This record gives sequence, C-alpha cells and structure tokens, in this order.
Amino acid sequence: MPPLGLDVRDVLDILLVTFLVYQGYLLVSGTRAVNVVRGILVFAAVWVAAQLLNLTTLSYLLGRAGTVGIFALIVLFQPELRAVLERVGRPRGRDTGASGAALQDLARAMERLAERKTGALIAIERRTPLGEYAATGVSLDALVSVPFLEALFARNAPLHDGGVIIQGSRVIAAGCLFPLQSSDGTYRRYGTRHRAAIGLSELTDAVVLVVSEERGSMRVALQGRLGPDLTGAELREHLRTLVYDPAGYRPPDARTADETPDAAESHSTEGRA
Ligand SMILES: Nc1ncnc2c1ncn2[C@@H]1O[C@H](COP(=O)(O)OP(=O)(O)OP(=O)(O)O)[C@@H](O)[C@H]1O
Repeated sequence: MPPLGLDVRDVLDILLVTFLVYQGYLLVSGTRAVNVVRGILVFAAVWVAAQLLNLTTLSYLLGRAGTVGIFALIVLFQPELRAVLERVGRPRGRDTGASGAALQDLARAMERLAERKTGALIAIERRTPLGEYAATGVSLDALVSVPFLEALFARNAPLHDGGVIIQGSRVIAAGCLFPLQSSDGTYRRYGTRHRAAIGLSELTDAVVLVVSEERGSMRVALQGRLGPDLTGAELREHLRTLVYDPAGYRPPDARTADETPDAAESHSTEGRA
C-alpha cells in the first residue's frame, strides 16, 4: 500500500480536478459570473454547516433550493455558458498572439479619429469571448490597420454606428451593439457611446476604447470603470500592459530610447488590410 493510501490514479484525479478548478477560475475571473460563484460558495457553505449541525429543515430547504437554483442559473447565464463553451472549443494559436504592429495601428487610428472628432467604440477581446456581441453586428475578418479603422468609423460609412470588436490583431466584427451600463447614477451624465463601453467592460474583461465625437478625447473602459482622457503615449502603454504584451511589459523609464512608444510609432500602417 503506498503512503497515505494514494495510488497514481488518485494523484492524477487530484491533479485533473485542480487543473479544471483553475481553468474554471480563469474563465470566470473578471466577469459578472465571479459574484455568482461567490454566492454559490456561500450557499454551499451554509448548506454543509446545516448538515453538520443536523438542522434538518434548513438543510432540506437549502437542498431543494439548490436543485431549483442549478436550473435557474443555467437559464440566467445561458449567454455566459455559451461563451465558455465557445472559448473551450476555439482552436488555439489562430492569430491570438497579437502583435506590436496591431498595437501601434490601433493607437494611431484612435489618435486620428480623436483629432478629427470622429466618434469610435472599439472592444478588444481578452479572456471572455465576445462572440455574442460580435453576432449583433456584421462579421468581418481583417487585419487591424489605421485606414481600415478610420474607414469603419467615417461619418457616412455603413458600419460607423455601434462598436468594433478586435480579437488579437484582427477586426472580427463592426456595427455591434454593446450592453449599456446600468444607470446607477455614477455615469448617468455620459452619452450612450460611453455607457456602452462601460457596460461591456462591466460584463466582460474586454478593454473597451472610446473616442468622443463631442470632445475628441480617447478613453479606456475596464472592469466597469471609465478611465480619464488619455494621450497617445498613455493609450499605447495601456494597450501594451492590458492586451498586447502583459508579460513583457516594462515601465517607460525602464526602456531604451529605441523602444519608446513614440519611436515605435514610425511603423508604417498604410496599405495593410
Ligand atoms: N449600445 C450601444 N452599442 C454600441 N454602440 C452604441 C450603443 N449605443 C450607442 N452607440 C453608439 O454611440 C453613438 C451615440 O453616441 P452618443 O452621442 O449618445 O454618446 P456619447 O457617449 O455622448 O459620445 P460622444 O462623446 O461621442 O457624443 C451611436 O451613434 C452609436 O454609434
């Protein structure tokens, strides 16, 4: 008999469960499902305590509520469950390694749109799949480029209304409807473009960029919050940290002159599509 009565199969079992729990955590972290998971854990803890203390009526009621609750959760979180399955089934390695070129083009396009006071709304997918929001618009598959983004948001362009969704270095949809932020007061004074950015960032871990048509400002919405007005350099730092190179991020003063965002800006964008 091995020590502790564990054999290879038990160890494999534990490792697989640990892996699945960790993957489950990665899938829900940064989404509204986190609060639900917390609620379920509290519920389960009370139920276990009721069983241990032999509180028969309470454990009976919680047991019944739990059974009904599972079905209620499936109905309530149908879009999220679909998104999780979509993510699990998505083939890996297809252009998800976003490039520095996409970062520069995206930032440059934002600057040009802001300079011309052309309103824009761009969501960049991170861990939470944005397929359900992409499905509300027109499906595309094009490399991120300055001219392409400018053309999409140009005032009379057919897809200028709504948001664009970017996956890695590709634009996957335009003219998409994002969920509006619940009008809880904090952001009530903002228009619908900004509230759509906050709303999407509240429900997913996407980084959502907004250019204001009124003010010509660039801002980022993340985790249900709208950040301050950004300069081009600040926007590049945000994109680098949050999306394009989280592991390799170094603060600006740790880089050499050649690596600074402005130096990198010389990357040519014209003609890419
Ligand atoms: N739910 C939504 N999802 C995606 N885009 C939306 C949504 N609601 C509004 N928009 C976009 O926002 C535009 C309207 O912006 P509005 O002027 O109301 O917002 P704003 O936050 O004041 O922005 P701005 O400062 O650019 O005027 C619409 O034409 C549309 O393109």
